[in-house]
Amino acid sequence: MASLSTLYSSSPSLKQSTVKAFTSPPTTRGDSFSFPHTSKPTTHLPLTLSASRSDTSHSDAASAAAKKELIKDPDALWKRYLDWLYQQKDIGLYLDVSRVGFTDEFVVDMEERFKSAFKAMEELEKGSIANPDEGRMVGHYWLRNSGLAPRPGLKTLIENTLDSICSFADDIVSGKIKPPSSPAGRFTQILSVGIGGSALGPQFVAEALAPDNPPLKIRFIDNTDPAGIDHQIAQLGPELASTLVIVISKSGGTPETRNGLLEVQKAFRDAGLNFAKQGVAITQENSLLDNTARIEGWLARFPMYDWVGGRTSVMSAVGLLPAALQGIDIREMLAGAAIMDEATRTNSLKNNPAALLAMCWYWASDGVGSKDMVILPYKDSLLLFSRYLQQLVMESLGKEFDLDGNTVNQGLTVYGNKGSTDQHAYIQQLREGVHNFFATFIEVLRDRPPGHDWDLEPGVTCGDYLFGMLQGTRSALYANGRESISVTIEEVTPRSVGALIALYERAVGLYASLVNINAYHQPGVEAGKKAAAEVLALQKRVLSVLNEASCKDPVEPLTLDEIADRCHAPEEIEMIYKIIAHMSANDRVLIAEGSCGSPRSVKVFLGECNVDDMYA
Ligand SMILES: O=P(O)(O)OC[C@H]1O[C@H](O)[C@H](O)[C@@H](O)[C@@H]1O
Repeated sequence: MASLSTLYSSSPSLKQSTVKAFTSPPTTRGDSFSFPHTSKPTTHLPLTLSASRSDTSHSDAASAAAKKELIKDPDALWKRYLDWLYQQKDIGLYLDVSRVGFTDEFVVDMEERFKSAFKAMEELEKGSIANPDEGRMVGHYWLRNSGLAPRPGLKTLIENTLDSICSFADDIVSGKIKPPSSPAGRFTQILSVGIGGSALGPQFVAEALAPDNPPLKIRFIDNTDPAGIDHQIAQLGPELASTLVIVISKSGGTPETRNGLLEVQKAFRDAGLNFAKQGVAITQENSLLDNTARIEGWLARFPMYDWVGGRTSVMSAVGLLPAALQGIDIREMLAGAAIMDEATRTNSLKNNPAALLAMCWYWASDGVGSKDMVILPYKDSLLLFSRYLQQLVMESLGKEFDLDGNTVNQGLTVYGNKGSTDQHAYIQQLREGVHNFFATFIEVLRDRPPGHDWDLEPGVTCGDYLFGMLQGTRSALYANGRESISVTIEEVTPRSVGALIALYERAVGLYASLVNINAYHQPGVEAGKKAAAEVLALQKRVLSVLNEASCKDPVEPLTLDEIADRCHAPEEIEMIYKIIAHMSANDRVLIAEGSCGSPRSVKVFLGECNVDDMYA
């Protein structure tokens, strides 16, 4: 059967009433046609919505009304599909934006914004300080085309790191490098310790591309949840002895990752194993983690760079080393990304899939994030794509200020899991409920490897159902005025996954320029880290107050008010109550018998005392 790209081999005649095997859309792509039913007064385009929400009430209604106007005529819809269909044949990736209602006028009005977005992106790739708030370059595109790096030293660094990743992974998989005391005589497991961009990329890639029986099976500790950590270590059991622990942290100081490391090192001690012989660090040079790994003599260390953000680090050692250890062809992943990078360098909007995505996002969410982005891959292996995009999109675009210092509270909310599964969960609301989203379908044409398929009923396979559910949902949503984008890949391969990642990295970057924000910093995250540190500091004060009281004879139980007063933090009494409730649930403080139960009257003392002392 011809592949999709063959079907697109030459331009179809739109006059054909029955398309035998339609081929590539009209090559003269400049002839965009005026969309029936969707022409509307240009004064009410969503563009005016980008200034601020308050200016949008009048045009909001008009643009919403315009958006509701559907193309009902099948011929017109088919023509729109063909006219706007983007295809990247080397990858086997197709982008259909025909079910997004942008108008001709809107496209024309966006041209100026795109001109500056393309220019900014060109400068970024040349090494400009594209992250002005942190004074950094943005270089994730150089990871898949080292020739783009603005300095020879960076080119060499990128190439040498890739080579060392490949040779290290080969040595581990072949057993040339083996754990010191493992019955298996080789590494069989990977335990990845990292969070955010130091986890989500490797998790997405593993779920999408790991073979059924990988040379090393990967699992993740991506949180500071002791029960979660215990669960992963318990599942490893004796295989801890053949586990390669990869600790990933660009900053080298993220608390959750540091806690995960300490917990895992304790598990190694308890098992009589030498962690350093099985530990690998992926972090910035001279970070706390890097220095720890160097001083303790860990098995290996791989660099992260300040010009690669966490959410765009999957094509660095962060994603490449775990992938290579699972037998995934990382050079194919890089190749797919490089091809997509080249495809998204063109300044021709209609021939730039990332620009088309950014334009659709802007149209659908009025350039202010007024609608959520629902990601619906109809493929189990792409389940984590939405979680990956949550960080890539929301940590990049969810910003309080624009580049001129205006308060914009920008963003695009991302959610979704997979189809058709989600049709049995929340698609009901998408179909009929509050219209606060636009959908993105990720379609994979290849259902099973050749020769593995069968008809579960005459002429119908399992994959046909999946295909039908996707197309049916897309039609049903559109019939009710709900817009959708469809990204189609022929199959899930390292090359197509690399391309998908690159497509969305570029789309986020272009969209950020359209709405004039810095996509490459994350000030809000620092605020969260600081607040967490303050809670822990208060807890330490509470513990020292309780410690002092519990050393008295007899032990002096304290009320919450007394604790807050002695912590010199009466205004923090609620947090103190929560701290004590959490410690009490973990047997670290005791609530005195007889307390009438209301938070105010709670009498508390440190867990090591016992109640008898209390009433001695
Ligand atoms: O890789 P690390 O330095 O440990 O950072 C892990 C994560 O921490 C923060 O949440 C940042 O906002 C993320 O972008 C980053 O991926």
